[in-house]
Amino acid sequence: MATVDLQLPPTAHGYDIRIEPGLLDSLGEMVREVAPHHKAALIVDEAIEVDVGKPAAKSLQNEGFETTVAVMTPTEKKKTLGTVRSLYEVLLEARIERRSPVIALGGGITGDTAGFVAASYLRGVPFIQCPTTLLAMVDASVGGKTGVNTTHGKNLIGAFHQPHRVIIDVSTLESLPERELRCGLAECVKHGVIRDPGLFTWIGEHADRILQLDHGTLVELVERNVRIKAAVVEEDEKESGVRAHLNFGHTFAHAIEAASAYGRIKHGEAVALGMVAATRMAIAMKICHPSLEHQVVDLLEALGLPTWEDDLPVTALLMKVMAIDKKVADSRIRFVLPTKLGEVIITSDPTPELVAEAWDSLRVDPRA
Ligand SMILES: NC(=O)c1ccc[n+]([C@@H]2O[C@H](COP(=O)([O-])OP(=O)(O)OC[C@H]3O[C@@H](n4cnc5c(N)ncnc54)[C@H](O)[C@@H]3O)[C@@H](O)[C@H]2O)c1
Ligand SMILES: O=C(O)C(=O)C[C@@H](O)[C@H](O)[C@H](O)COP(=O)(O)O
Ligand SMILES: [Zn+2]
Repeated sequence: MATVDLQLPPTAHGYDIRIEPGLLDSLGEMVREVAPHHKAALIVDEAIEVDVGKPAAKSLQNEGFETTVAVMTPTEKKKTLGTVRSLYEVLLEARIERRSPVIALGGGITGDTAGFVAASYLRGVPFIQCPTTLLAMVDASVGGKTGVNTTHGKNLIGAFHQPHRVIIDVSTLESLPERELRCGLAECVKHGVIRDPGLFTWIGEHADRILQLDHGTLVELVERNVRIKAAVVEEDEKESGVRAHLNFGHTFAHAIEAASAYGRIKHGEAVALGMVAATRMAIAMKICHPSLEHQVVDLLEALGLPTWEDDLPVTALLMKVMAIDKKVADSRIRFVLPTKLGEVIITSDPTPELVAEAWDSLRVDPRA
């Protein structure tokens, strides 16, 4: 089994991230080790309720947890305080207590929403992440960001609430639609650009094995990404500095998602578009060699991710929504821009004209 330890300062707690196919068979045991109690709440993604949720609930029951199951529909439109409120009701009805673990089983939407429930219910209960999408395995389940969307923007309401353990069973990816698998690869490319040129190259070389769901390759992919994310979170848990590097591409991505009313463009796809726009902006500012654009575009295209989109909301709307980004400081948008493969900086230098140009460039097929 691959294990990554994430260590936090003494006031917070560290935790381990376990990666292996078949790990959910011993879910009950692994939850008991870090959050022993006689009750548990399992919040499960409706897509996997029967095939993964039911055996998971059984495993918890076999380990002595009186288990309450809540099923959620994971869409960005429903990643809201309304859903959080209905989950509180389920937990209250079941008399879930302060020491009862809340377990998220699903993709990033389920994890972010259930995590915010765990952060706020009774002022915070133990939380376990069991991600079942590639995106949640390599990114969303690690690091303690939890929260929900508003019409103003993505993840604007939330809390940092670190999980007690992250349990990654890569065999759950067998039922994941290929489009979702590709979305997860967008966050992997992000990790390569911000920290690890070797990973960037490795992803391109192993794309076929990844898409064929070769277990060994998947474990290596997840472990390499989780190591990068854990190292950044250990350095800056609450995003007062370098953690913002994990937001590369997201200033654009979140604006696309919110301005299009959380419609047809998925988070991973929006991140792919956002990374292209941010890279172009860095090149226009002459802080990065022009060849990086081709490297990023070529890899994203090879992975079947979008690098342009002719049906984006109008630029004026995207710019307006972008101004509500959480990284805004003193009313200035802060961008994460690459300086070379493996390195990024945070800057508020881009002029509105440069930002608008980057948006407009996304409407044009780079191959045309
Ligand atoms: N907290 C963080 O650090 C962090 C990091 C990255 C992304 N996010 C958030 O994560 C969300 C995106 O997560 P996502 O891409 O996992 O999306 P998601 O949760 O919507 O899952 C994608 C789709 O896959 C389905 N699904 C999940 N597991 C499945 C399986 N094993 N088999 C078949 N279908 C399955 C879901 O029902 C859903 O339709 C966004 O809201 C984003 O903001 C959070
Ligand atoms: O963990 C982080 O920090 C990230 O930025 C990871 C991102 O992939 C993720 O989408 C995150 O939710 C974005 O953070 P936000 O604070 O802008 O919501
Ligand atoms: Zn993301």
